[in-house]
Amino acid sequence: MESCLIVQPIHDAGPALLREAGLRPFTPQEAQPADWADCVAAITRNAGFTAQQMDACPRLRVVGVHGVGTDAVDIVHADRSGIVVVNTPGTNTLSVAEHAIALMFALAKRIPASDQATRQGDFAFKFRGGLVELQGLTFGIVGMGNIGRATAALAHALGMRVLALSRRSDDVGLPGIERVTTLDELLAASDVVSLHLPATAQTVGLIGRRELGLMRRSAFLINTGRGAVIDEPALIEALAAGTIAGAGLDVFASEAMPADYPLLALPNVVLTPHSAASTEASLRRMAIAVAQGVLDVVQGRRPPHMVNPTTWSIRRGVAA
Ligand SMILES: NC(=O)c1ccc[n+]([C@@H]2O[C@H](COP(=O)([O-])OP(=O)(O)OC[C@H]3O[C@@H](n4cnc5c(N)ncnc54)[C@H](O)[C@@H]3O)[C@@H](O)[C@H]2O)c1
Ligand SMILES: O=C(O)[C@H](O)COP(=O)(O)O
Repeated sequence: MESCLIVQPIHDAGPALLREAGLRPFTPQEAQPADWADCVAAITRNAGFTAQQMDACPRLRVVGVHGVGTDAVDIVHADRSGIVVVNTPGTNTLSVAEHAIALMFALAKRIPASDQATRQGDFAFKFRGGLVELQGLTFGIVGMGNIGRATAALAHALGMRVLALSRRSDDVGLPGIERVTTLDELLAASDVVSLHLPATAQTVGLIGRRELGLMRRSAFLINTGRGAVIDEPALIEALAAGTIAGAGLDVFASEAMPADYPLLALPNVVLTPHSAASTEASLRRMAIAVAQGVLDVVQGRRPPHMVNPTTWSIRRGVAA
């Protein structure tokens, strides 16, 4: 019986679908030698999938990415090895957009500090100020794909002015969203900057010391895209110096960080462990979609979302 490696835990609905279709799911922790020998598919999450992992499965035909970002998968090696890479865009859009807004609220209303004060009986907390009303403030979005657009709609519904930096290929065209043409313009004009970019050669390090210096001292930076988009040492410096007001981060340069990592000691950050997509509803959708995508390749159907369609066509041509 052919098998499918599940690199990181996913919602039970995914493995159930694989089993029904005759593909035996297994985890690296419980793997038997036969599992590797029979392995035709792998499903991974943010941990990605390396060339070495691909080579450990000699019959591998497909890597399924649970979610959108495929930056941690070695696509070049997959192409060389004839392995198709599928992902599940759209399945976590709403959860991540809500999470970006939640991080904004957590910063503006100082929810973590307020919670701590309340537990300590410090009701004088409210006399010390620092809470922010958001309606009427400007929300700037970088990356107007599925999640950027959904976040824009939520910010607009809150009565915020919404600016978007988008590529020509992303026709913003959403009611109430103003398009800006440069990142500098967006950074200078926004009270909240929300990043929704993939990690690519063009976006890694995009928000560095210079860009942070363009932001308002009162501004919050939110990142639910990929950690590598921000120069993290420069961000830590800006937060420590108070040249921006705060940051809400779900993604980091390295996940996880050591306990003494300076970011973790800053009072003006709200951090979540790459969990923006981890609602029950989103986990279920991602697991079902990735299992289905993997089965499509194994059973010879065209999957709806592929990172390397040429490899799929070549493989299909060979098989036909
Ligand atoms: N934190 C999480 O759990 C989580 C969950 C889902 C997605 N993500 C990350 O968020 C990213 C966005 O997800 P999505 O579903 O919106 O993907 P998407 O592909 O729909 O959107 C990405 C957008 O970024 C734009 N873009 C890319 N490079 C750009 C650049 N240099 N300048 C301006 N715009 C640029 C693209 O044109 C596209 O519109 C993913 O690639 C992934 O890395 C993180
Ligand atoms: O790119 C994505 O969709 C997210 O990073 C989701 O990651 P996860 O599958 O580990 O939740």
